[in-house]
Amino acid sequence: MTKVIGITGGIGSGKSVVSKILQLIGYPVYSSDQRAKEIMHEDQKIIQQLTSLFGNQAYLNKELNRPFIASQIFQDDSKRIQMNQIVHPAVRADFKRWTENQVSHLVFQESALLFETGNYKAFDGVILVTASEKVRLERIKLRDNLSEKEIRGRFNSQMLEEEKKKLTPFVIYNNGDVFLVPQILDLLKRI
Ligand SMILES: CC(C)(COP(=O)(O)OP(=O)(O)OC[C@H]1O[C@@H](n2cnc3c(N)ncnc32)[C@H](O)[C@@H]1O)[C@@H](O)C(=O)NCCC(=O)NCCS
Ligand SMILES: Nc1ncnc2c1ncn2[C@@H]1O[C@H](COP(=O)(O)OP(=O)(O)OP(=O)(O)O)[C@@H](O)[C@H]1O
Repeated sequence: MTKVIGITGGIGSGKSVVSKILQLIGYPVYSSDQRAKEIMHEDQKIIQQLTSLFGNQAYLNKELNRPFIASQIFQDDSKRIQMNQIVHPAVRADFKRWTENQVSHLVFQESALLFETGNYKAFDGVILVTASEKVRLERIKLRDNLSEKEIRGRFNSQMLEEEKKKLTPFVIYNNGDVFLVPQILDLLKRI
């Protein structure tokens, strides 16, 4: 029976870095962000729904207009909720199909929103990657060249780290002052 573990955490916490380390060790990791984007480019029904939600600016030359959509959903909860209702069920179904095709006894799904959506209940365990808001703010400024206001818009659309810590015993501290690999290897023994 395949064990399915979630990897979650706030924007800039280091989910992708932890996921890459797990992949290097040899475990399959499903990236929700990446697959959500592929689905939003492939699924005609979703393209049509997003276009009616956001207007023709949702796609430019058939490419998802990510900065425009981000400007819409991170400053407007109702638009974000409506977008989530369109995209998340498709990602959930896609992840289920992906899991059925895996041979590993242990697989992972990386997703920023496992606690926010309640999806964490469907997993055998959830790893929370956590870092302070200050550290995450600096990382996202550097990585995505976003303003502090834009980044805080993303913070405000996610659960507080302190709340997430109450929902799982498996936490990786990633402020940069504690090595990641020993924490990951220790978790793999416990999970
Ligand atoms: C708004 C979009 C177009 C911005 O794309 P962009 O390439 O700039 O950012 P990316 O997709 O890498 O997301 C960066 C981070 O933003 C955060 N984030 C993204 N979507 C959401 C959301 N709906 N709610 C809260 N946080 C979110 C996550 O921490 C994510 O890791 C994109 O994030 C998106 O389509 N989001 C809605 C679909 C979704 O919820 N995806 C998350 C995985 S299912
Ligand atoms: N321990 C670390 N030391 C230095 N830089 C780090 C560390 N962890 C993550 N980073 C950097 O911080 C940025 C955010 O990390 P990462 O993309 O893994 O976060 P994430 O949780 O996947 O974010 P998102 O929610 O946007 O997908 C990246 O540029 C990454 O290289």
